Amino acid sequence: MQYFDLKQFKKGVSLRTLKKTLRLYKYVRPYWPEFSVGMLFLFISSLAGLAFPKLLGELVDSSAKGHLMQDISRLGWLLVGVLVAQSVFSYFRIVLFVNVTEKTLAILRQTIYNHLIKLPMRFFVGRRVGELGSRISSDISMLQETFTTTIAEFIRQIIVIIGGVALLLHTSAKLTVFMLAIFPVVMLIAYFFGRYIRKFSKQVQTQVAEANTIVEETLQGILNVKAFANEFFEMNRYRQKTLQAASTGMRSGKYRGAFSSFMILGIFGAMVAVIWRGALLIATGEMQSTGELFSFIIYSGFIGGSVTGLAEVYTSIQRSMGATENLLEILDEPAEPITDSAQLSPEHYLSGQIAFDNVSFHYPSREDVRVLTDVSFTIAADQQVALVGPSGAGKSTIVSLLLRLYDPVEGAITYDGRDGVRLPLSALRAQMAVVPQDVFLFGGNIRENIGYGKPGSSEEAIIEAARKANAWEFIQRFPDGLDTIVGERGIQLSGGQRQRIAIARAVLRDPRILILDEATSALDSESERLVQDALEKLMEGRTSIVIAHRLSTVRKADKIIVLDKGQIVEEGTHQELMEMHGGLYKNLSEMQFTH
Ligand SMILES: Nc1ncnc2c1ncn2[C@@H]1O[C@H](COP(=O)(O)OP(=O)(O)OP(=O)(O)O)[C@@H](O)[C@H]1O
Repeated sequence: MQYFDLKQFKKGVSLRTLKKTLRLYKYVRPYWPEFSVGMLFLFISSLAGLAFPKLLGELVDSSAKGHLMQDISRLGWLLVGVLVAQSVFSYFRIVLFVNVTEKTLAILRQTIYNHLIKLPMRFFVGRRVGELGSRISSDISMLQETFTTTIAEFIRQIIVIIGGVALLLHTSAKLTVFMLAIFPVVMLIAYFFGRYIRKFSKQVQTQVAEANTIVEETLQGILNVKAFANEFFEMNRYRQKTLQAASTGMRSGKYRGAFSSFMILGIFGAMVAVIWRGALLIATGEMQSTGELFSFIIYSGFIGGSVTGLAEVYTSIQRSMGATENLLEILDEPAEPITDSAQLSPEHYLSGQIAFDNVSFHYPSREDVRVLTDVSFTIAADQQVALVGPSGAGKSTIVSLLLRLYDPVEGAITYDGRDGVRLPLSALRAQMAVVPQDVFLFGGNIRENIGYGKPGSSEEAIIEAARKANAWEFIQRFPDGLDTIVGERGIQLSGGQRQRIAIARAVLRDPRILILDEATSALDSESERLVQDALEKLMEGRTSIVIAHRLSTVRKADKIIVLDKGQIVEEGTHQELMEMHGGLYKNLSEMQFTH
């Protein structure tokens, strides 16, 4: 998927994009009654607005023709009445439209997020997630503007143009024809001019988004920026991006300025021509009164304003179509078939037996690089298996395949003899737990972070899990206990503490299959002992697969699988592998112990 396509943008409002955009209609449909009433109000207030110049013209005439004071007051009050009606209807129209928009956008936001979170891993790798997030939110605000203002403006302007022209024709067909002969030309030029300008605004948007990505990424990874003393490097990168956006913006500003001058000259020039012509018509008696010319001019002004407004509305509609298209593209990405894992049916219970059957794999983003070749192994239920091998051998990839974050390109992975592809994804993942290398803690408190293993767990269950994970002791020492805020906004836990929180999460989940990615960074020996002890308890009575970086920790494993360059090169217990002369495992382990 290409998330942003400039070429697409240049095409403008085509029938195809319009059709696509109409798919959004389904999100507005539930609020159709409110929307219709809003529309009705919009009609009424726009029509009331149209009556305004006519009444003004009559008011001008009535004084000129020496009407009675009473008549003049009647007209004056009528005008006030029209104004009041217009403002009341406008108020309710806006309130209704905003209500519909807010409700629609909430649903749309949820739909997109619900879909996004279900997308497969391959969607997220190779994409800057920060950029994705900010683009989605800016696309949605674009739609917000469209629903609340743009659509209403569009309709109001159309009413003003059609109604205004009809009224003008009624006053003086000759003058109207004269005016209309000038206007379409101006409109047409404005249309093409506007289209050209839009190219720039999209470019600016993209460049600003790129600059924002730098901010987001560097703030998220501020530790790295500081550790590498790269502040100046980042400042420079950001400066370049913002300057680039500014220079495109300024270039676009020149065109926009020219556009606006053109509109002033075009529209007001046309108006001067009309007044000129109108004055001549009055002189020859073809037009009745100054009042008529007066309202004619105001109508022409209204129409002129609406024509200019229409060009703006057009830009805005086009932009929101681009936004809609981007959003729909996300919705069109096929999601993983994820169901609520809380409802696990007994037929999907796993005993924990796993087999890789001639599995070959390459990542979707790098089809030319084969990461696993013909990998076959079996793991019996409740066995403890260690994956070892040099960096880049494919250990983490095996784990990703086990979790079905990706599917094998060739071969199959079976769980209890059943092909993983046939098992419901959520049922499979619900019975696994991962204790990762870099433990990610959410911004909430410790309770929430442990509870993530099994949402809805009781306080007792969480405490029990923390105890088993050897974490309760340090949690208790915090003044706020389980309520201690951790992660970005809270206290920073040590590596060993984070690991134990992750273990507690896994204990709570009580999975059939446990996956441990051993931390590469060495913990101090006390932490190490606590973590190791907790892990051993956790591994009991379930299938466990450990990605081992330190070979000292895998001696007790039932089976050690040694990988190299995506292939299994050795397999056996520690004892068996140590007896293989010139074997990779023996080599690796001798290297580690002599250092
Ligand atoms: N998302 C990805 N897209 C493309 N290639 C990837 C991706 N993840 C890993 N690779 C590549 O796949 C190969 C195996 O990587 P993997 O992470 O499985 O190795 P590993 O044995 O776990 O290494 P380490 O011990 O360093 O974690 C590497 O060459 C790596 O560059």
